[in-house]
Amino acid sequence: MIEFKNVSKRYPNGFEALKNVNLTIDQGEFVAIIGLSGAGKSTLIRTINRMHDITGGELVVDGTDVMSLQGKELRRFRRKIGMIFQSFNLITRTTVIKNVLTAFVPELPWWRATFGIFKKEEKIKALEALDKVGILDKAFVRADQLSGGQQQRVALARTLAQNPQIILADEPVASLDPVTAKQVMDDFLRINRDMKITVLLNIHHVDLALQYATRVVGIRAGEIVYDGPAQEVDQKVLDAIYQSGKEESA
Ligand SMILES: Nc1ncnc2c1ncn2[C@@H]1O[C@H](COP(=O)(O)OP(=O)(O)OP(=O)(O)O)[C@@H](O)[C@H]1O
Repeated sequence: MIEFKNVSKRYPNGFEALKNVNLTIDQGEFVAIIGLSGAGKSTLIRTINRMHDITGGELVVDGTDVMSLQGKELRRFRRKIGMIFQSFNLITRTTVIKNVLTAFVPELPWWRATFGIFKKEEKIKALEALDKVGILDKAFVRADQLSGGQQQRVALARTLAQNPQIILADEPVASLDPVTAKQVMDDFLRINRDMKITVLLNIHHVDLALQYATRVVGIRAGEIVYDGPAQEVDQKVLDAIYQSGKEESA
């Protein structure tokens, strides 16, 4: 369970990107966060794995006060949370399987990490993860020879190999064409349903958010202005989230 309790986030330049956010997400939910550019969507999801530190309130994940974590504990905590980016973040000049195997690097002794020596079980887990996203046949292809959609699937497989409880995705389909975007959203949905992994994603495509997520969180200028079922998002809700368009910027 992810719990935001009166959370605020003020960047070092003084800009308040999150204001008094209260939000509880249960294990296994599929939540889409929507809002204008600059509304605070990335900031919100990046506080969960401490890519950004909150500056007020409390953020609790599975009973752990996230801000209390340090060093080894923080690294162990981050292992439970997968992160997917718009730009895939792959090592493009190497094979797909090697990209997925990097998921194990934080747990390896230095000499195995340095020389890229992986055990049979790790290789099997990596191949299983590729199978889950339907690109097992690409395991030994160089990542830069894949399409954008396939590259995003490799990123998803790398995250799955980590065995996460939560996947955070920051605009995962923003650079994909509409057909490929749907295929990647289908992967997220399948992973969410089959593996009960919580999926929390930021997305600019409202139609995809409403089609795939069960719950939608609308954020505007750092505040939650809608939190409810996707089916109940109507024009009035969308106006509250998006209308009279200009967000404050830092
Ligand atoms: N490091 C930073 N320092 C200062 N202000 C920042 C920083 N990062 C983000 N901001 C500001 O915080 C606000 C929220 O940014 P954020 O990236 O969370 O928005 P977003 O809703 O994800 O936008 P987009 O859809 O364009 O990615 C913006 O006004 C942004 O300019």
